[in-house]
Amino acid sequence: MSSRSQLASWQALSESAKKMKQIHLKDLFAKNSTRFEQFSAQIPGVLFDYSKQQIDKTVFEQLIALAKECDISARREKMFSGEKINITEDRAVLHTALRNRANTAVMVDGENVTDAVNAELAKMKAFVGKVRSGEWLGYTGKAVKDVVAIGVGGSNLGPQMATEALAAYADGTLNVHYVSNVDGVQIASVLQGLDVETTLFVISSKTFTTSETMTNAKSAVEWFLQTAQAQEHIAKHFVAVSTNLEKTAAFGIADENVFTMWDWVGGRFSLWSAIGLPIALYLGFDAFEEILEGAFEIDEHFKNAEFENNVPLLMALLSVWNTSFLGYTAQAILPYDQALHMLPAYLQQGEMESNGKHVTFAGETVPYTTVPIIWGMTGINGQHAFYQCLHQGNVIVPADFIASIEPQVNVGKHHDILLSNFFAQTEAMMAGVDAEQVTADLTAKGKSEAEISELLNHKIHQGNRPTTSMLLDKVDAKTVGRLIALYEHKIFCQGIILEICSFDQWGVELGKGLASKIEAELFDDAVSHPHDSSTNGLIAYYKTHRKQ
Ligand SMILES: O=P(O)(O)OC[C@H]1O[C@](O)(CO)[C@@H](O)[C@@H]1O
Repeated sequence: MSSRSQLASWQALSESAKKMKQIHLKDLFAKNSTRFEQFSAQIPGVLFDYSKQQIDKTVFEQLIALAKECDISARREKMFSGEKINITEDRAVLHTALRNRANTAVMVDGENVTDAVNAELAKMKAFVGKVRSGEWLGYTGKAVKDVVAIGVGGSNLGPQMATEALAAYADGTLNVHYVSNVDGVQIASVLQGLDVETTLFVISSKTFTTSETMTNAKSAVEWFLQTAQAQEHIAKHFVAVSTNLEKTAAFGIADENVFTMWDWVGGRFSLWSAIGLPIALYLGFDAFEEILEGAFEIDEHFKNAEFENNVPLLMALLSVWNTSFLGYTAQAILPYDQALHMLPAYLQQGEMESNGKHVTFAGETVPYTTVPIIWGMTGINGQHAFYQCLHQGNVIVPADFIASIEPQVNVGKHHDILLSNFFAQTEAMMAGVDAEQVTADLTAKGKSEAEISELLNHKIHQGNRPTTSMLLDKVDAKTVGRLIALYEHKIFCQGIILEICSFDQWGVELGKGLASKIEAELFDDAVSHPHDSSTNGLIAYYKTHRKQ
Protein backbone atom coordinates (compact mmCIF):
# COMPACT_ATOMS: atom_id res chain seq x y z
CA MET A 1 0.00 0.00 0.00
CA SER A 2 1.28 3.48 -0.84
CA SER A 3 2.27 5.57 2.16
CA ARG A 4 -0.07 8.30 0.90
CA SER A 5 -3.17 6.12 1.30
CA GLN A 6 -2.18 5.53 4.91
CA LEU A 7 -2.09 9.21 5.83
CA ALA A 8 -4.82 10.35 8.21
CA SER A 9 -5.81 13.13 5.78
CA TRP A 10 -6.00 10.68 2.85
CA GLN A 11 -8.28 8.38 4.81
CA ALA A 12 -10.43 11.28 5.95
CA LEU A 13 -10.73 12.45 2.37
CA SER A 14 -11.76 8.96 1.24
CA GLU A 15 -14.62 9.09 3.74
CA SER A 16 -15.53 12.63 2.69
CA ALA A 17 -15.63 11.60 -0.96
CA LYS A 18 -18.40 9.10 -0.17
CA LYS A 19 -20.42 11.87 1.50
CA MET A 20 -19.73 14.55 -1.11
CA LYS A 21 -20.94 12.26 -3.88
CA GLN A 22 -24.38 12.47 -2.27
CA ILE A 23 -24.43 16.28 -2.10
CA HIS A 24 -25.33 18.49 -5.06
CA LEU A 25 -23.21 21.57 -5.70
CA LYS A 26 -26.41 23.56 -6.06
CA ASP A 27 -27.27 22.75 -2.44
CA LEU A 28 -23.81 23.77 -1.28
CA PHE A 29 -24.38 27.18 -2.88
CA ALA A 30 -27.90 27.42 -1.44
CA LYS A 31 -26.62 26.75 2.07
CA ASN A 32 -23.71 29.15 1.96
CA SER A 33 -24.12 32.65 0.59
CA THR A 34 -20.40 33.42 0.97
CA ARG A 35 -19.20 30.36 -0.91
CA PHE A 36 -17.55 32.46 -3.63
CA GLU A 37 -15.64 34.58 -1.09
CA GLN A 38 -14.68 31.46 0.83
CA PHE A 39 -13.41 29.48 -2.14
CA SER A 40 -11.73 32.02 -4.38
CA ALA A 41 -8.36 33.74 -4.34
CA GLN A 42 -6.96 36.83 -5.99
CA ILE A 43 -3.35 37.08 -7.01
CA PRO A 44 -1.77 39.67 -9.30
CA GLY A 45 -3.47 39.42 -12.68
CA VAL A 46 -5.61 36.39 -11.86
CA LEU A 47 -8.90 35.75 -10.07
CA PHE A 48 -9.09 32.06 -9.17
CA ASP A 49 -12.61 30.85 -8.37
CA TYR A 50 -12.88 27.25 -7.22
CA SER A 51 -16.24 27.61 -5.46
CA LYS A 52 -17.86 25.43 -8.13
CA GLN A 53 -15.68 22.47 -7.13
CA GLN A 54 -17.31 19.68 -5.12
CA ILE A 55 -15.82 20.63 -1.80
CA ASP A 56 -17.01 22.00 1.50
CA LYS A 57 -15.14 23.45 4.47
CA THR A 58 -14.31 20.00 5.83
CA VAL A 59 -12.93 18.74 2.55
CA PHE A 60 -10.96 21.94 2.11
CA GLU A 61 -9.36 21.52 5.53
CA GLN A 62 -8.61 17.88 4.83
CA LEU A 63 -6.95 18.82 1.54
CA ILE A 64 -4.79 21.40 3.30
CA ALA A 65 -3.92 18.76 5.90
CA LEU A 66 -2.94 16.42 3.06
CA ALA A 67 -0.59 19.05 1.65
CA LYS A 68 0.97 19.42 5.09
CA GLU A 69 1.31 15.68 5.59
CA CYS A 70 2.96 15.38 2.17
CA ASP A 71 5.51 17.98 3.28
CA ILE A 72 5.00 20.23 0.29
CA SER A 73 7.00 23.07 1.92
CA ALA A 74 10.15 21.01 2.32
CA ARG A 75 9.88 19.59 -1.21
CA ARG A 76 9.29 23.04 -2.63
CA GLU A 77 12.40 24.31 -0.89
CA LYS A 78 14.39 21.42 -2.37
CA MET A 79 13.24 22.28 -5.88
CA PHE A 80 14.01 25.98 -5.65
CA SER A 81 17.39 25.40 -4.04
CA GLY A 82 18.62 23.01 -6.71
CA GLU A 83 18.49 19.66 -4.91
CA LYS A 84 18.37 16.71 -7.28
CA ILE A 85 14.68 15.95 -6.96
CA ASN A 86 14.52 14.28 -10.37
CA ILE A 87 15.56 11.08 -8.68
CA THR A 88 15.47 8.68 -11.62
CA GLU A 89 17.80 10.89 -13.66
CA ASP A 90 19.75 12.31 -10.72
CA ARG A 91 19.09 15.90 -11.80
CA ALA A 92 18.03 19.16 -10.23
CA VAL A 93 14.77 20.70 -11.44
CA LEU A 94 15.40 24.38 -11.89
CA HIS A 95 13.14 25.97 -14.46
CA THR A 96 12.55 28.54 -11.72
CA ALA A 97 16.23 29.54 -11.94
CA LEU A 98 15.62 30.60 -15.56
CA ARG A 99 13.27 33.37 -14.41
CA ASN A 100 14.91 34.21 -11.13
CA ARG A 101 14.49 37.94 -11.50
CA ALA A 102 15.76 38.50 -7.95
CA ASN A 103 19.12 37.24 -9.21
CA THR A 104 19.84 35.28 -6.06
CA ALA A 105 22.46 32.54 -6.18
CA VAL A 106 21.21 29.04 -6.97
CA MET A 107 23.84 26.34 -6.58
CA VAL A 108 24.03 23.07 -8.50
CA ASP A 109 27.08 20.87 -7.96
CA GLY A 110 28.95 23.81 -6.44
CA GLU A 111 28.19 26.14 -9.35
CA ASN A 112 25.99 29.24 -9.24
CA VAL A 113 23.65 28.62 -12.15
CA THR A 114 22.25 32.16 -11.96
CA ASP A 115 25.46 33.41 -13.59
CA ALA A 116 25.15 30.90 -16.42
CA VAL A 117 21.47 31.79 -16.91
CA ASN A 118 22.24 35.51 -17.04
CA ALA A 119 25.05 34.96 -19.52
CA GLU A 120 22.76 32.98 -21.82
CA LEU A 121 19.98 35.57 -21.53
CA ALA A 122 22.51 38.26 -22.50
CA LYS A 123 23.59 36.18 -25.50
CA MET A 124 19.96 35.74 -26.54
CA LYS A 125 19.26 39.43 -26.11
CA ALA A 126 22.22 40.42 -28.29
CA PHE A 127 21.25 37.93 -30.99
CA VAL A 128 17.59 38.93 -30.97
CA GLY A 129 18.60 42.59 -31.20
CA LYS A 130 20.85 41.91 -34.19
CA VAL A 131 18.30 39.84 -36.07
CA ARG A 132 15.37 42.15 -35.42
CA SER A 133 17.32 45.32 -36.23
CA GLY A 134 18.54 43.88 -39.52
CA GLU A 135 22.18 43.87 -38.42
CA TRP A 136 22.36 40.06 -38.75
CA LEU A 137 22.72 39.41 -42.45
CA GLY A 138 22.20 36.29 -44.49
CA TYR A 139 24.75 34.96 -46.98
CA THR A 140 23.70 37.42 -49.68
CA GLY A 141 23.70 40.38 -47.32
CA LYS A 142 19.95 40.54 -46.73
CA ALA A 143 18.22 40.88 -43.36
CA VAL A 144 16.14 38.04 -41.92
CA LYS A 145 12.41 38.13 -42.56
CA ASP A 146 11.26 34.62 -41.62
CA VAL A 147 12.25 32.38 -38.73
CA VAL A 148 11.55 28.65 -38.97
CA ALA A 149 11.61 27.06 -35.52
CA ILE A 150 12.15 23.30 -35.68
CA GLY A 151 11.56 21.22 -32.55
CA VAL A 152 9.02 18.89 -30.99
CA GLY A 153 7.36 18.32 -27.58
CA GLY A 154 8.81 20.71 -25.02
CA SER A 155 11.04 22.20 -27.71
CA ASN A 156 7.97 23.26 -29.66
CA LEU A 157 4.76 23.43 -27.65
CA GLY A 158 5.76 26.17 -25.20
CA PRO A 159 7.25 28.56 -27.76
CA GLN A 160 4.46 27.97 -30.26
CA MET A 161 1.72 28.30 -27.64
CA ALA A 162 3.21 31.59 -26.37
CA THR A 163 3.77 32.87 -29.90
CA GLU A 164 0.13 32.23 -30.75
CA ALA A 165 -1.03 33.68 -27.43
CA LEU A 166 0.86 36.92 -27.98
CA ALA A 167 0.57 37.31 -31.75
CA ALA A 168 -1.58 40.41 -31.25
CA TYR A 169 1.52 42.22 -29.93
CA ALA A 170 3.87 41.28 -32.78
CA ASP A 171 5.25 44.27 -34.63
CA GLY A 172 5.68 42.42 -37.92
CA THR A 173 9.48 42.67 -37.94
CA LEU A 174 9.75 38.90 -38.34
CA ASN A 175 7.42 36.04 -39.17
CA VAL A 176 7.87 32.88 -37.12
CA HIS A 177 6.84 29.46 -38.40
CA TYR A 178 6.93 26.21 -36.45
CA VAL A 179 7.76 22.73 -37.70
CA SER A 180 7.29 19.88 -35.22
CA ASN A 181 5.82 16.97 -37.14
CA VAL A 182 8.02 14.58 -39.07
CA ASP A 183 5.18 14.32 -41.57
CA GLY A 184 6.87 16.01 -44.54
CA VAL A 185 3.72 17.89 -45.38
CA GLN A 186 4.38 20.33 -42.55
CA ILE A 187 7.92 21.35 -43.45
CA ALA A 188 7.03 21.41 -47.14
CA SER A 189 4.15 23.79 -46.56
CA VAL A 190 6.21 26.04 -44.26
CA LEU A 191 9.14 26.26 -46.67
CA GLN A 192 6.94 26.85 -49.67
CA GLY A 193 7.15 30.50 -50.51
CA LEU A 194 10.02 31.28 -48.12
CA ASP A 195 13.12 32.98 -49.45
CA VAL A 196 16.36 31.13 -48.66
CA GLU A 197 18.26 34.41 -48.46
CA THR A 198 16.05 35.85 -45.72
CA THR A 199 15.19 32.72 -43.69
CA LEU A 200 16.73 31.83 -40.35
CA PHE A 201 16.33 28.35 -38.87
CA VAL A 202 16.30 27.75 -35.12
CA ILE A 203 16.81 24.05 -34.41
CA SER A 204 15.66 23.39 -30.86
CA SER A 205 16.35 20.07 -29.22
CA LYS A 206 17.61 19.58 -25.70
CA THR A 207 19.22 16.28 -26.66
CA PHE A 208 19.81 16.99 -30.35
CA THR A 209 19.03 13.35 -30.99
CA THR A 210 15.24 13.49 -31.38
CA SER A 211 14.57 11.74 -34.67
CA GLU A 212 11.69 13.94 -35.83
CA THR A 213 13.62 17.15 -35.20
CA MET A 214 16.81 15.87 -36.75
CA THR A 215 14.95 14.70 -39.85
CA ASN A 216 13.25 18.09 -40.22
CA ALA A 217 16.53 19.90 -39.60
CA LYS A 218 18.31 17.85 -42.30
CA SER A 219 15.53 18.58 -44.77
CA ALA A 220 15.83 22.27 -43.93
CA VAL A 221 19.58 22.16 -44.63
CA GLU A 222 18.97 20.38 -47.95
CA TRP A 223 16.38 22.97 -48.92
CA PHE A 224 18.77 25.75 -47.97
CA LEU A 225 21.78 24.30 -49.82
CA GLN A 226 19.83 23.72 -53.01
CA THR A 227 19.98 27.49 -53.43
CA ALA A 228 22.82 28.65 -51.22
CA GLN A 229 25.14 25.87 -52.43
CA ALA A 230 28.11 26.43 -50.10
CA GLN A 231 28.23 24.76 -46.68
CA GLU A 232 29.87 27.85 -45.17
CA HIS A 233 26.62 29.81 -45.62
CA ILE A 234 24.91 27.60 -43.04
CA ALA A 235 26.49 29.66 -40.24
CA LYS A 236 24.38 32.68 -41.20
CA HIS A 237 21.10 30.81 -41.43
CA PHE A 238 21.10 28.06 -38.80
CA VAL A 239 21.27 28.41 -35.04
CA ALA A 240 20.58 25.73 -32.45
CA VAL A 241 19.30 25.50 -28.89
CA SER A 242 20.60 22.44 -27.08
CA THR A 243 22.57 20.98 -24.20
CA ASN A 244 24.50 18.77 -26.62
CA LEU A 245 27.34 20.80 -28.13
CA GLU A 246 28.96 17.70 -29.61
CA LYS A 247 25.88 16.88 -31.65
CA THR A 248 25.25 20.48 -32.72
CA ALA A 249 28.87 20.71 -33.93
CA ALA A 250 28.56 17.36 -35.74
CA PHE A 251 25.44 18.71 -37.40
CA GLY A 252 27.48 21.63 -38.73
CA ILE A 253 26.32 24.46 -36.48
CA ALA A 254 29.12 26.69 -35.25
CA ASP A 255 29.48 26.82 -31.45
CA GLU A 256 28.87 30.57 -31.37
CA ASN A 257 25.47 29.92 -32.97
CA VAL A 258 24.42 27.48 -30.28
CA PHE A 259 22.33 28.68 -27.35
CA THR A 260 22.70 26.41 -24.44
CA MET A 261 20.41 25.03 -21.80
CA TRP A 262 21.13 22.63 -18.98
CA ASP A 263 20.22 19.13 -17.89
CA TRP A 264 18.33 20.66 -14.94
CA VAL A 265 15.77 22.12 -17.34
CA GLY A 266 13.11 19.58 -18.29
CA GLY A 267 11.94 19.80 -21.92
CA ARG A 268 8.33 20.57 -20.97
CA PHE A 269 9.49 23.29 -18.56
CA SER A 270 12.02 24.84 -20.94
CA LEU A 271 10.14 27.73 -22.49
CA TRP A 272 11.97 30.13 -20.15
CA SER A 273 15.38 29.09 -21.47
CA ALA A 274 16.82 29.70 -24.94
CA ILE A 275 14.10 27.32 -26.12
CA GLY A 276 12.03 30.52 -25.94
CA LEU A 277 14.27 32.13 -28.60
CA PRO A 278 11.59 32.07 -31.33
CA ILE A 279 9.24 33.96 -28.99
CA ALA A 280 11.89 36.61 -28.37
CA LEU A 281 12.64 36.87 -32.09
CA TYR A 282 8.96 37.31 -32.85
CA LEU A 283 8.01 39.77 -30.11
CA GLY A 284 11.30 41.31 -29.06
CA PHE A 285 13.43 40.55 -26.02
CA ASP A 286 11.50 42.91 -23.72
CA ALA A 287 8.33 40.87 -24.22
CA PHE A 288 10.25 37.67 -23.50
CA GLU A 289 11.50 39.22 -20.26
CA GLU A 290 7.93 40.18 -19.37
CA ILE A 291 6.99 36.49 -19.65
CA LEU A 292 9.83 35.68 -17.25
CA GLU A 293 8.65 38.45 -14.89
CA GLY A 294 5.13 37.03 -14.81
CA ALA A 295 6.42 33.56 -14.00
CA PHE A 296 8.72 34.94 -11.31
CA GLU A 297 5.74 36.63 -9.62
CA ILE A 298 4.05 33.25 -9.42
CA ASP A 299 7.23 31.61 -8.10
CA GLU A 300 7.21 34.15 -5.29
CA HIS A 301 3.53 33.54 -4.65
CA PHE A 302 4.06 29.78 -4.62
CA LYS A 303 6.98 30.09 -2.19
CA ASN A 304 5.36 32.54 0.19
CA ALA A 305 1.57 32.27 0.19
CA GLU A 306 -0.17 30.36 2.96
CA PHE A 307 -1.38 26.96 1.79
CA GLU A 308 -4.99 28.14 2.09
CA ASN A 309 -4.42 30.84 -0.54
CA ASN A 310 -1.67 29.22 -2.56
CA VAL A 311 -3.21 28.98 -6.01
CA PRO A 312 -0.95 26.37 -7.65
CA LEU A 313 -1.19 24.19 -4.56
CA LEU A 314 -4.98 24.54 -4.54
CA MET A 315 -5.05 23.60 -8.25
CA ALA A 316 -3.09 20.45 -7.45
CA LEU A 317 -5.19 19.53 -4.43
CA LEU A 318 -8.41 19.96 -6.42
CA SER A 319 -7.03 17.81 -9.21
CA VAL A 320 -6.08 15.05 -6.77
CA TRP A 321 -9.47 15.35 -5.07
CA ASN A 322 -11.33 15.04 -8.37
CA THR A 323 -9.18 12.28 -9.78
CA SER A 324 -8.03 10.10 -6.92
CA PHE A 325 -11.01 10.53 -4.59
CA LEU A 326 -14.07 11.37 -6.68
CA GLY A 327 -12.91 9.14 -9.53
CA TYR A 328 -13.12 11.68 -12.38
CA THR A 329 -10.40 10.60 -14.74
CA ALA A 330 -10.42 13.42 -17.27
CA GLN A 331 -9.85 17.14 -17.00
CA ALA A 332 -10.83 19.68 -19.65
CA ILE A 333 -8.93 22.91 -20.29
CA LEU A 334 -11.30 25.43 -21.86
CA PRO A 335 -9.88 28.83 -22.71
CA TYR A 336 -12.43 31.48 -23.59
CA ASP A 337 -9.72 33.40 -25.37
CA GLN A 338 -8.71 32.61 -28.91
CA ALA A 339 -5.12 33.59 -28.14
CA LEU A 340 -4.86 30.66 -25.71
CA HIS A 341 -6.03 28.09 -28.23
CA MET A 342 -2.86 26.02 -27.86
CA LEU A 343 -2.99 25.95 -24.06
CA PRO A 344 -4.76 22.55 -23.87
CA ALA A 345 -2.09 20.93 -26.08
CA TYR A 346 0.68 22.57 -24.05
CA LEU A 347 -0.80 21.40 -20.75
CA GLN A 348 -1.33 17.91 -22.11
CA GLN A 349 2.42 17.49 -22.26
CA GLY A 350 2.98 19.41 -19.04
CA GLU A 351 0.65 17.33 -16.94
CA MET A 352 0.49 13.97 -18.67
CA GLU A 353 4.18 13.57 -19.47
CA SER A 354 5.00 14.67 -15.92
CA ASN A 355 2.52 12.71 -13.86
CA GLY A 356 1.13 10.03 -16.13
CA LYS A 357 2.99 7.29 -14.30
CA HIS A 358 2.15 4.17 -12.41
CA VAL A 359 4.76 3.89 -9.68
CA THR A 360 5.69 5.93 -6.62
CA PHE A 361 9.07 7.52 -5.83
CA ALA A 362 10.01 4.15 -4.36
CA GLY A 363 8.98 2.29 -7.51
CA GLU A 364 5.87 0.75 -5.97
CA THR A 365 2.61 0.51 -7.87
CA VAL A 366 0.29 3.39 -6.99
CA PRO A 367 -3.09 2.18 -5.76
CA TYR A 368 -4.96 5.31 -6.90
CA THR A 369 -5.61 6.97 -10.25
CA THR A 370 -2.85 9.47 -10.89
CA VAL A 371 -3.12 12.08 -13.58
CA PRO A 372 -6.39 12.67 -15.43
CA ILE A 373 -6.57 12.78 -19.22
CA ILE A 374 -6.02 16.43 -20.12
CA TRP A 375 -7.86 17.65 -23.18
CA GLY A 376 -9.78 20.60 -24.49
CA MET A 377 -10.00 23.43 -26.98
CA THR A 378 -11.27 27.00 -26.99
CA GLY A 379 -14.46 26.95 -24.95
CA ILE A 380 -16.72 28.55 -27.54
CA ASN A 381 -15.76 26.04 -30.21
CA GLY A 382 -16.06 23.25 -27.66
CA GLN A 383 -19.60 24.38 -26.83
CA HIS A 384 -20.61 23.51 -30.38
CA ALA A 385 -18.72 20.23 -30.37
CA PHE A 386 -18.39 18.28 -27.13
CA TYR A 387 -20.15 20.27 -24.40
CA GLN A 388 -23.26 18.15 -24.91
CA CYS A 389 -21.30 15.37 -23.27
CA LEU A 390 -19.95 17.69 -20.55
CA HIS A 391 -23.53 18.71 -19.65
CA GLN A 392 -25.42 15.47 -19.98
CA GLY A 393 -22.96 12.65 -20.54
CA ASN A 394 -22.55 10.03 -17.86
CA VAL A 395 -18.81 10.63 -17.50
CA ILE A 396 -18.11 13.68 -15.38
CA VAL A 397 -15.23 15.84 -16.60
CA PRO A 398 -14.03 18.59 -14.27
CA ALA A 399 -12.99 21.63 -16.28
CA ASP A 400 -10.78 24.70 -15.99
CA PHE A 401 -12.46 27.70 -17.60
CA ILE A 402 -10.04 30.50 -18.47
CA ALA A 403 -10.99 33.96 -19.76
CA SER A 404 -9.64 37.50 -19.67
CA ILE A 405 -11.31 40.70 -18.56
CA GLU A 406 -9.76 42.85 -21.25
CA PRO A 407 -9.66 41.49 -24.78
CA GLN A 408 -6.50 41.70 -26.87
CA VAL A 409 -8.58 43.22 -29.63
CA ASN A 410 -11.87 44.98 -29.05
CA VAL A 411 -14.43 44.30 -31.75
CA GLY A 412 -17.95 45.53 -31.09
CA LYS A 413 -19.67 43.43 -28.44
CA HIS A 414 -17.66 40.27 -29.16
CA HIS A 415 -15.90 40.14 -25.83
CA ASP A 416 -19.05 40.56 -23.75
CA ILE A 417 -20.76 37.83 -25.75
CA LEU A 418 -17.72 35.59 -25.24
CA LEU A 419 -17.70 36.26 -21.51
CA SER A 420 -21.45 35.71 -21.21
CA ASN A 421 -20.83 32.21 -22.46
CA PHE A 422 -17.93 31.76 -20.06
CA PHE A 423 -20.14 32.70 -17.08
CA ALA A 424 -23.15 30.75 -18.34
CA GLN A 425 -21.40 27.47 -18.90
CA THR A 426 -20.01 27.01 -15.41
CA GLU A 427 -23.33 28.01 -13.90
CA ALA A 428 -25.14 25.48 -16.07
CA MET A 429 -22.64 22.76 -15.26
CA MET A 430 -22.95 23.45 -11.57
CA ALA A 431 -26.72 23.90 -11.21
CA GLY A 432 -28.16 21.84 -14.06
CA VAL A 433 -31.92 21.78 -14.63
CA ASP A 434 -34.13 19.39 -12.66
CA ALA A 435 -37.47 17.77 -13.55
CA GLU A 436 -39.47 20.48 -11.82
CA GLN A 437 -37.77 23.26 -13.80
CA VAL A 438 -38.11 21.39 -17.09
CA THR A 439 -41.81 20.75 -16.41
CA ALA A 440 -42.44 24.40 -15.55
CA ASP A 441 -40.60 25.52 -18.66
CA LEU A 442 -42.46 23.17 -20.99
CA THR A 443 -45.80 24.00 -19.37
CA ALA A 444 -45.13 27.69 -19.92
CA LYS A 445 -44.50 26.87 -23.56
CA GLY A 446 -47.94 25.28 -23.76
CA LYS A 447 -46.86 21.64 -24.02
CA SER A 448 -49.36 18.95 -23.08
CA GLU A 449 -48.76 16.52 -20.24
CA ALA A 450 -48.02 13.73 -22.72
CA GLU A 451 -45.50 15.89 -24.57
CA ILE A 452 -43.84 16.88 -21.32
CA SER A 453 -43.55 13.31 -20.15
CA GLU A 454 -41.98 12.30 -23.47
CA LEU A 455 -39.37 15.06 -23.32
CA LEU A 456 -38.76 15.32 -19.60
CA ASN A 457 -35.78 13.01 -19.11
CA HIS A 458 -34.08 14.21 -22.28
CA LYS A 459 -34.12 17.78 -21.06
CA ILE A 460 -32.90 17.20 -17.51
CA HIS A 461 -29.35 18.41 -16.86
CA GLN A 462 -28.04 16.79 -13.71
CA GLY A 463 -25.55 19.56 -13.06
CA ASN A 464 -23.07 18.91 -10.24
CA ARG A 465 -20.18 19.13 -12.73
CA PRO A 466 -17.15 20.67 -10.99
CA THR A 467 -15.40 23.59 -12.65
CA THR A 468 -12.77 26.17 -11.80
CA SER A 469 -12.88 29.65 -13.34
CA MET A 470 -9.76 31.69 -13.90
CA LEU A 471 -10.31 35.29 -14.86
CA LEU A 472 -7.14 36.93 -16.14
CA ASP A 473 -6.66 40.69 -16.42
CA LYS A 474 -5.57 40.36 -20.04
CA VAL A 475 -3.66 37.86 -22.14
CA ASP A 476 -0.37 39.71 -22.36
CA ALA A 477 3.23 38.59 -21.93
CA LYS A 478 3.23 38.85 -18.15
CA THR A 479 -0.06 36.99 -17.81
CA VAL A 480 1.09 34.20 -20.10
CA GLY A 481 4.15 33.82 -17.84
CA ARG A 482 1.91 33.76 -14.78
CA LEU A 483 -0.51 31.26 -16.22
CA ILE A 484 2.14 28.78 -17.31
CA ALA A 485 3.98 29.03 -14.01
CA LEU A 486 0.72 28.39 -12.12
CA TYR A 487 0.23 25.15 -14.01
CA GLU A 488 3.89 24.18 -13.64
CA HIS A 489 3.71 24.46 -9.87
CA LYS A 490 0.37 22.68 -9.88
CA ILE A 491 2.06 19.78 -11.68
CA PHE A 492 4.91 19.80 -9.16
CA CYS A 493 2.53 19.68 -6.16
CA GLN A 494 0.37 17.04 -7.84
CA GLY A 495 3.49 14.87 -8.28
CA ILE A 496 4.47 15.26 -4.62
CA ILE A 497 0.98 14.44 -3.37
CA LEU A 498 0.75 11.42 -5.65
CA GLU A 499 4.36 10.41 -4.88
CA ILE A 500 5.31 10.51 -8.54
CA CYS A 501 8.61 11.60 -10.03
CA SER A 502 7.25 14.34 -12.29
CA PHE A 503 10.45 15.12 -14.13
CA ASP A 504 11.37 12.01 -16.11
CA GLN A 505 9.54 10.51 -19.09
CA TRP A 506 10.62 6.89 -19.43
CA GLY A 507 7.26 6.05 -20.93
CA VAL A 508 8.08 7.65 -24.24
CA GLU A 509 11.24 5.61 -24.76
CA LEU A 510 9.67 2.25 -25.66
CA GLY A 511 7.82 3.56 -28.70
CA LYS A 512 10.81 5.65 -29.81
CA GLY A 513 13.14 2.61 -29.71
CA LEU A 514 10.71 0.41 -31.60
CA ALA A 515 10.15 3.06 -34.27
CA SER A 516 13.84 3.31 -35.03
CA LYS A 517 14.10 -0.52 -35.41
CA ILE A 518 11.05 -0.59 -37.66
CA GLU A 519 12.41 2.26 -39.78
CA ALA A 520 15.31 -0.05 -40.81
CA GLU A 521 12.90 -2.93 -41.44
CA LEU A 522 10.93 -0.82 -43.91
CA PHE A 523 13.90 -1.04 -46.25
CA ASP A 524 15.00 -4.66 -45.88
CA ASP A 525 13.87 -7.70 -47.85
CA ALA A 526 12.75 -9.88 -44.93
CA VAL A 527 9.23 -11.28 -45.24
CA SER A 528 8.53 -10.94 -41.57
CA HIS A 529 10.16 -9.48 -38.44
CA PRO A 530 10.04 -10.40 -34.77
CA HIS A 531 6.77 -8.59 -34.08
CA ASP A 532 3.24 -9.73 -33.33
CA SER A 533 1.14 -10.74 -36.34
CA SER A 534 -0.74 -7.43 -36.39
CA THR A 535 2.40 -5.30 -36.53
CA ASN A 536 4.00 -7.64 -39.11
CA GLY A 537 0.83 -7.58 -41.17
CA LEU A 538 0.64 -3.77 -41.15
CA ILE A 539 4.31 -3.39 -42.09
CA ALA A 540 4.04 -5.95 -44.89
CA TYR A 541 0.89 -4.29 -46.23
CA TYR A 542 2.59 -0.90 -46.22
CA LYS A 543 5.70 -2.25 -47.97
CA THR A 544 3.64 -3.95 -50.64
CA HIS A 545 1.40 -1.01 -51.33
CA ARG A 546 3.66 2.04 -50.99
CA LYS A 547 4.89 3.71 -54.16
CA GLN A 548 8.59 2.94 -54.61
O1 LIG B 1 14.20 18.65 -26.94
P1 LIG B 1 14.32 17.24 -27.38
O2 LIG B 1 15.49 16.56 -26.76
O3 LIG B 1 14.35 17.15 -28.87
O4 LIG B 1 13.06 16.44 -26.87
C1 LIG B 1 11.77 16.77 -27.31
C2 LIG B 1 10.71 16.11 -26.48
O5 LIG B 1 10.85 14.70 -26.51
C3 LIG B 1 10.58 14.14 -25.24
O6 LIG B 1 11.77 13.75 -24.67
C4 LIG B 1 9.70 12.95 -25.27
O7 LIG B 1 8.89 12.87 -26.36
C5 LIG B 1 9.97 15.31 -24.46
O8 LIG B 1 10.09 15.16 -23.11
C6 LIG B 1 10.73 16.45 -25.01
O9 LIG B 1 10.13 17.67 -24.71
